[in-house]
Amino acid sequence: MNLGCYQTIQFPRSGKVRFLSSNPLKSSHLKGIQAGSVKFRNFQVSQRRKDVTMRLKSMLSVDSVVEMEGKEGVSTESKYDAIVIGSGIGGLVAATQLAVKGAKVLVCEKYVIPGGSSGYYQRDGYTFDVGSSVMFGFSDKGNLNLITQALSAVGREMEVIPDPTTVHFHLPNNLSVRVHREYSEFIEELTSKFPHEKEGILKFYGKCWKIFNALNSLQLKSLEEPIYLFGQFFQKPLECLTLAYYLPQNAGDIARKYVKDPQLLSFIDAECFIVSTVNALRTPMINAGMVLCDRHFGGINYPVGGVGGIAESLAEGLIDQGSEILYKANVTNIILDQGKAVGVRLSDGREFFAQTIISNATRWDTFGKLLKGENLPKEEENFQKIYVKAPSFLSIHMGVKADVLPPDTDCHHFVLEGLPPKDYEAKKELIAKEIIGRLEKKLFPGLKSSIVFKEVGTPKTHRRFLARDIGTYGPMPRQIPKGLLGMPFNTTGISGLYCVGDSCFPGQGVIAVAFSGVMCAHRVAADIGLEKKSPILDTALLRLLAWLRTLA
Ligand SMILES: NC(=O)c1ccc[n+]([C@@H]2O[C@H](COP(=O)([O-])OP(=O)(O)OC[C@H]3O[C@@H](n4cnc5c(N)ncnc54)[C@H](O)[C@@H]3O)[C@@H](O)[C@H]2O)c1
Ligand SMILES: CC(C)=CCC/C(C)=C/C=C/C(C)=C/C=C/C(C)=C/C=C/C=C(C)/C=C/C=C(C)/C=C/C=C(\C)CCC=C(C)C
Repeated sequence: MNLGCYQTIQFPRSGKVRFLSSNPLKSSHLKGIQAGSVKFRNFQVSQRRKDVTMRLKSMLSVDSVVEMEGKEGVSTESKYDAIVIGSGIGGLVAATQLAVKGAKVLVCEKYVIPGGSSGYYQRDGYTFDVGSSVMFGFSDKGNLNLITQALSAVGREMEVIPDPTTVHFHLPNNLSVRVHREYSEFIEELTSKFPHEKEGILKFYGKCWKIFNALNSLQLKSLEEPIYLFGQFFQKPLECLTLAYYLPQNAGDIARKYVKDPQLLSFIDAECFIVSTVNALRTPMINAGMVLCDRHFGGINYPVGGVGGIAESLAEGLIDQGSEILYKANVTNIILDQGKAVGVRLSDGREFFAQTIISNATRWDTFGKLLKGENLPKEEENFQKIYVKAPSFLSIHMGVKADVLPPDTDCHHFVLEGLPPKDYEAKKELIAKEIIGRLEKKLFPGLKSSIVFKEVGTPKTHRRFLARDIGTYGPMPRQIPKGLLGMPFNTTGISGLYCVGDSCFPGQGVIAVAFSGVMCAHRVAADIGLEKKSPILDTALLRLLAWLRTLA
């Protein structure tokens, strides 16, 4: 717990001219503009030490199955019920949920600590979050506090510090909007900037609440498990029909029904961009409803000690349950036996076998690298047709003197400015200098001279340390999607192989991958006999869902 003195600044900058000019953000008044965001925490820093940590992150546009099938002499005796490849939050939630249901699980993690994008690293006495920093689903109420629930399932709890604002937007034409924790304060601030759109604002965010309330009323489990799904339809028909109605819709279309002001629509784009890396027209309405309301319902809460503590607590909880986690365990192959996934092989040659294999690597890595040589299942072809890898990002982690940050500084800043295009890939130090310069000019005078530590991460860094193909931030739709309809769940075209994480329904985000973990554990538990299951209904539902996805 060294984080009484923890501060970060983050600058996601999908910004990049190429990103902005290659997606519909340009048609929504952001053309030629570079986007970035800044995040930092500031609690009692100067009391504990003189310096603070700062993290800047900026997105950059960047653009293998040894067949083990039926290998004779290989003992495929399963010691485990499930092997999970990777210990991101998606993998850890799936593993711990299965373990508490009585399964024996082995997690194989390539890196030296758990967490993936929700991990941390330490340098010069500072602790930096490597990625995740905006924690949805971490409150003490409702059904959507999935991070809190995942920890509590394995007897863990973390002290959290509420963020008074989720983000402070600094948009062109001097539009400054703070997203306050209190919904009424946020609406008051937004309507004060757009008084002529008060009704539209209330209607759009009102639809978000309708979705959030429906989601929050359900007990969240696998949507691929018919006994649960039909049970929820029976118990909460209106809520389920509401969700089914919004499933194929996107936030931008709904916003346009109520809002006409282009600057306000651009603001809603920025709201969606933060959580989906695409504009509102490409952001599923269910995801928008979830995040645009949870931040006011449960609020954004930051764990004391840093985000890395969540994964560490889950990993400890997993071991308490009698399951195992292996670090420096780089899975290079998923072993198939007569078309069924039965085990994994590590880069050092070790092999482990289980009844089921769950991959927390992205679907691109799972099917492109761990299953080399297999024909791509139809479902995966469909996924790759609809979704592409979101660009990676540039990150800057800095230690700065505390007095550069005013005491009431908001935690996250999103800055969108008109700047000339630059070549970021080739010149990361130059870019970092520019970003810091812009921050100094716009937000924190004296920033440059107060830096005592700085490290710049590029897409390559993220590829190496987060084990994500091209360092991708996650999947994003190639074109305008039909809401969440095309997003695959956890089962795959390979028997015994499941996927979990952000390339599964409902997509990017810690809370989203936690939900994917809960869904995956439920479906796997039913398949290995730890939950009720109906094979006939299963076949019918899985076929129906596969067909629905082809409509996306
Ligand atoms: N809220 C925020 O501020 C924020 C910021 C950044 C990222 N995130 C979210 O985090 C999400 C990612 O979570 P996730 O659970 O999908 O995955 P993840 O990428 O965080 O974790 C995957 C883990 O699998 C491991 N791995 C990959 N291939 C492996 C292999 N072959 N063998 C062994 N281990 C392997 C990686 O080392 C990593 O630890 C992203 O969608 C993103 O939205 C959130
Ligand atoms: C701010 C700044 C500056 C910076 C930034 C940072 C960051 C980057 C952050 C990020 C974040 C994120 C990404 C987030 C995200 C999140 C999300 C998206 C979430 C989501 C979630 C979702 C969910 C949970 C969903 C769910 C769903 C459901 C349950 C559904 C249901 C349905 C029904 C019932 C119907 C049925 C039908 C069929 C199946 C057909």
